[in-house]
Amino acid sequence: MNNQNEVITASGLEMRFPGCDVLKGVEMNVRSGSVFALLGENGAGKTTMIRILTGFLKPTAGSVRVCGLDPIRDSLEIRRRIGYVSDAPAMYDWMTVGEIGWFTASFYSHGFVERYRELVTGYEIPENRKMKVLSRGQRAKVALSLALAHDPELLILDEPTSGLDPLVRREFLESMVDRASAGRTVFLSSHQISEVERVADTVAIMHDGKFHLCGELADLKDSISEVTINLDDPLVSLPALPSPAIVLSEETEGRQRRMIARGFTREMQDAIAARRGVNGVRARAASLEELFVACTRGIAALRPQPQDSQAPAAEVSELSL
Ligand SMILES: Nc1ncnc2c1ncn2[C@@H]1O[C@H](COP(=O)(O)OP(=O)(O)OP(=O)(O)O)[C@@H](O)[C@H]1O
Repeated sequence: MNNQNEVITASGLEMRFPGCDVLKGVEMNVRSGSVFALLGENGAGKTTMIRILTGFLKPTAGSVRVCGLDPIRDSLEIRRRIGYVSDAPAMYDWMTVGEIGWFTASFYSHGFVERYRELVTGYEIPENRKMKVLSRGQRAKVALSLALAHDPELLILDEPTSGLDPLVRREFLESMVDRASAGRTVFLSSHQISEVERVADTVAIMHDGKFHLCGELADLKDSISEVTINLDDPLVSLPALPSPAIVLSEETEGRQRRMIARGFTREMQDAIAARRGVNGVRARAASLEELFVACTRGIAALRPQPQDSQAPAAEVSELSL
């Protein structure tokens, strides 16, 4: 059932290429009026996901709805209603900046050209300049202007800030937050964790074809801690965390054991601190970068927790908030 507050819904989404299973059952709901950031390492499947949402790629299995429409069957209507900037926008190089605006306007309703001209002027790009002579950053700005000029209800951006200088980057990201406050939805993929942390309210971390963590950024940050335990001896064994707490990643370096854990409480901290061989326990909220590392690199380093037979390591990779 499609919830009216959800601009994108995906269920059991799979994408298999010959010799490469990219998506292995993705579940996703993107709320209207949010800035949703998809994070993942190179090759995680972010562009593949975006190509499915925009109707350029048919998934192998599963269902997906964008603005209540089917991206394959209703691809024209979806492209009219959303704005999309790919990670390598293809544009007609023989046209000028102004001409490409006029050309694109023919697909949209009245007012497109005026808004487009305002945007490129704001970015200080001369309208009579040929596309082929623009710098990478200027091309990115033209692509953004084309995607924004019809004020789409959903803006989908693949690596939106690559090629933009720091000032423009900052203004652009702030404008995404403003769009969300005005009830528009922004879905973006990124490697720039610090930027995502500043603008996104919902984050999904993709790894091995699935979303390992997906939720409101504030909730993720509240529920996930970095815990540092000082030990007398690196071999001191500690009990598994009681359910529903779960360790996302753990490492021991010298006499210090460090873990990223979900649902770690003050009581757990006190119980560990009281154990023989433990010299102190510190816990603090984990940063988004630490969450990202725990979900991508750290999962491989996850140790099995012998006393918690209900939560074997393999299940940790299915986390969803
Ligand atoms: N048409 C295709 N045929 C075969 N494999 C493909 C195809 N398209 C993508 N892939 C593979 O799917 C995987 C995911 O690619 P994708 O471009 O979605 O990753 P990404 O997360 O966007 O990466 P990056 O951050 O580097 O842009 C890669 O291993 C890629 O080689």
